[in-house]
Amino acid sequence: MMRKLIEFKQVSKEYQIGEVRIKALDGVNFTIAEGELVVILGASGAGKSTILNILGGMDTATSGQVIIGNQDITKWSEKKRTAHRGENVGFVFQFYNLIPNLNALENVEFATEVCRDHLDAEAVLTQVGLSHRLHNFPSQLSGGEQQRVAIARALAKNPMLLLCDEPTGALDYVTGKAVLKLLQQVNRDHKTCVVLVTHNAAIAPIADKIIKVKSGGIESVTINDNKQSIEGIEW
Ligand SMILES: Nc1ncnc2c1ncn2[C@@H]1O[C@H](COP(=O)(O)OP(=O)(O)OP(=O)(O)O)[C@@H](O)[C@H]1O
Repeated sequence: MMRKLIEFKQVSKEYQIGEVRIKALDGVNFTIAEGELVVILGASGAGKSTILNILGGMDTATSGQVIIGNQDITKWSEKKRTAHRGENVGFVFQFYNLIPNLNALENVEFATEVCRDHLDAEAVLTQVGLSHRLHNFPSQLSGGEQQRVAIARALAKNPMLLLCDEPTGALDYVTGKAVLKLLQQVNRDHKTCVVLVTHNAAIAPIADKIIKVKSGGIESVTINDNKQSIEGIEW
């Protein structure tokens, strides 16, 4: 039995827009174990990104507890949350968010500058298959290559948690599959906990755990005993 890394306990999130209060999350409960690959599924507006943003310390819960390790991060100061984002969490987004005037190597190096236990930028870019693109700028890279730079940037921090929000949303089928394969390898080889938000229910079989989100709540949490490689899945 793997140790528990994350726990959401009765987590709610409300946004106030003028006179209107929007409940993005309403009493959400789940746990994630160390080294797990978790897929979060749900329709648009269900609350998937909100969960990811709270996990990563980019946003805070309105109520409830968010336990990471043995600490409740809802009690943390802004400064402590910023340190958590910098040290422990790698992010991969749909639109890569690379810095346009830095080349691939510099993009990765820039992100690791503030990290104590970071990995060598060139080595990580080589690991994601980009040793021949180190000095290319984002505009000189394909979408799939840019996403691999973004994954290298996240991995080079040597994070305990890799949060991916629709990482293949802007990629074609084959390239998207290659990116998912890379995330699967990272999870397997480095035991990095990977949380993957997607609309695509077809990729659920690659997960150890599938969390379905519906209208700000948890619809179901399923443990997958028959984890599959992305190569064997078609959609
Ligand atoms: N900063 C914000 N201010 C106000 N409302 C917000 C904010 N962020 C999210 N919401 C609302 O909270 C709800 C959940 O949004 P969230 O982005 O988490 O959904 P999602 O499941 O990630 O959707 P999608 O798949 O479309 O990205 C939505 O109703 C959304 O409009």
